[in-house]
This record gives sequence, C-alpha cells and structure tokens, in this order.
Amino acid sequence: MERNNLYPVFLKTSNLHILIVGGGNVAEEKLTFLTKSSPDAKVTMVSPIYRKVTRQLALRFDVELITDSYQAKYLMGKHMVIATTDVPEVNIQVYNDCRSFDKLVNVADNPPYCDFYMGGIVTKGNVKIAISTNGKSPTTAKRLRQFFEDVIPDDITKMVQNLNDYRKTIKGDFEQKVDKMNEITQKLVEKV
Ligand SMILES: C[C@@]1(CC(=O)O)c2cc3[nH]c(cc4nc(cc5[nH]c(cc(n2)[C@H]1CCC(=O)O)[C@@](C)(CC(=O)O)[C@@H]5CCC(=O)O)C(CC(=O)O)=C4CCC(=O)O)c(CCC(=O)O)c3CC(=O)O
Ligand SMILES: NC(=O)C1=CN([C@@H]2O[C@H](COP(=O)(O)OP(=O)(O)OC[C@H]3O[C@@H](n4cnc5c(N)ncnc54)[C@H](O)[C@@H]3O)[C@@H](O)[C@H]2O)C=CC1
Repeated sequence: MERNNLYPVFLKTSNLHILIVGGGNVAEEKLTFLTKSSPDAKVTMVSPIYRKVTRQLALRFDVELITDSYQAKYLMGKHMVIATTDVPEVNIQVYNDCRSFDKLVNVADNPPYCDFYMGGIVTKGNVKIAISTNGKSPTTAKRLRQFFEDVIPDDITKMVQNLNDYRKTIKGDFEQKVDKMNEITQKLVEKV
C-alpha cells in the first residue's frame, strides 16, 4: 500500500518570514488558512492586484502588501515562499529562484513544484493537529479538518494544562514520571 512519507513539523511562524506571490483567489485561500492557524505569522505578499478580502486580512494580520509583479529581489530575507499566480511561467520562475537560493517553496495546487504542502489544520488551545493526504485529496484533508474541529472538545487544552501541572507534582526520576503519566492517561486510549 502507498504511504505518506512527508515529515510534519510545527513551524514557529513568528520567527520565519513567508512570501506569498500573487493576490487572487488561491493566495487568499492560503492566507486565510495560514493566519487562522498562525495569526502571528510574518507574511509579505507581492502582486499587481489584490482582492478586497485579502486587503482586510492583511490589515488585520499585519501582512505587508507589495504592489508589483514578482521579482527575485523579493525573496531576500524570506524563509518560505508560496506561489499562487495565474501565470504558470511566473510560478515556475519563483520555484527555480527558490531552488537557487535554498528557500522552501510551495507552488500552490501544483504538487511536483512543492517542497512542502499546506495541510488541513485543527487548533484547540495548545493542541494542534495537521492533516495531509500526501497531496492526493485536499478535499479529504478539508473534511477531516472539519470532522476533528467538531469532535475534539474545546477544553482539551485544560487536560493538557492539568497533566502538565500534575507532572510537576510527581516525585521520582524521569522513568517513574513517565510510568505515572502513562498510567493515569491509559483510560484515554482504552476501547470501551
Ligand atoms: C498538494 C497540495 C499543495 C498545496 O497547495 O499545498 C494541494 C493541491 C491541490 N489543491 C487543489 C484544489 C483544492 N484544494 C482545496 C483545499 C485545500 N488544499 C490544501 C492543501 C493542498 N492542496 C496540498 C495537499 C495537502 C494534502 O496533502 O492533503 C488545504 C488542505 C490546505 C491549504 O490550502 O491551506 C486546503 C483545505 C483547507 C481546509 O479547509 O482546512 C480544495 C477544497 C475546497 O476548496 O473546497 C480544492 C478544490 C477541490 C479539488 O479540486 O480537489 C488541487 C486541484 C487543482 C486543479 O483543479 O487543478 C490541487 C492540485 C492537485 O491535487 O494535483
Ligand atoms: N481558484 C481556484 O480555486 C483554483 C485555481 N487554480 C489555478 O491556480 C492559479 C491561480 O488561481 P486564482 O488565484 O484563482 O487566480 P486569480 O486570477 O484570482 O489570481 C492570480 C493573481 O496572480 C497575480 N499575478 C499575475 N501575474 C503576477 C506576477 N507576475 N507577479 C505577481 N503576481 C502576479 C494577479 O495579479 C492575481 O492577483 C490559476 O492558474 C488557476 O488556474 C487551480 C485550481 C483551483
């Protein structure tokens, strides 16, 4: 059976600078989900034209909007790049420039030109779940995201905090703490 070999990481987006090339529907969708998950993300966009909602999001999340066509100079200081223009040659140019400068790049909706994929993301307080279908079905990623948003209780973050507090009260060495933490959380995975 095929399997997903991607390696998920949880980026500290406040330390990284992301560039989105293009200002249309796809750019707006990527910006919406990026800022929903990571409102502190440092984002710059470059495009001759922006949508109204994109401008509103930019104001709200302190996104810098450069009104210009893409040029390689805009990659300077950026760690990750998402290309979303409606001109395939421009997207490929962005991809090639990023390769030359060792930047991570995602040509939205174009798997062969992605170093990473955007995922479906569920956030409940301190808990975050990222979902990928290996690029096979973004719609499935979206539906799973909606499912988990629904079934995971909002107060799961309380459990995380309680366990964190409880751990500090346990006496003993590291191994004894691990045993105790596993013992008290066993019920969470027991089949009923
Ligand atoms: C590979 C990947 C690369 C990347 O863009 O990063 C990619 C690729 C493509 N997307 C396409 C289309 C759509 N994408 C969505 C939605 C999402 N797409 C996202 C990620 C990814 N999309 C990466 C894989 C993630 C994984 O591994 O599963 C999500 C999860 C995250 C996000 O966008 O931030 C976000 C849901 C967010 C949420 O709701 O939580 C919908 C659904 C909708 O809008 O209702 C449609 C329309 C339905 C359809 O067409 O399937 C097409 C076809 C284009 C064409 O028609 O040619 C391709 C190209 C292809 O599949 O080959
Ligand atoms: N909208 C969608 O749901 C889907 C779109 N696509 C494809 O994705 C691409 C983008 O789609 P949309 O966002 O809907 O297009 P769009 O037309 O809404 O947006 C394209 C954006 O790219 C900008 N742009 C054009 N040339 C540029 C350049 N040289 N430098 C910087 N920005 C530039 C434009 O100003 C515009 O803001 C298209 O190729 C489309 O076929 C694929 C699947 C679904």
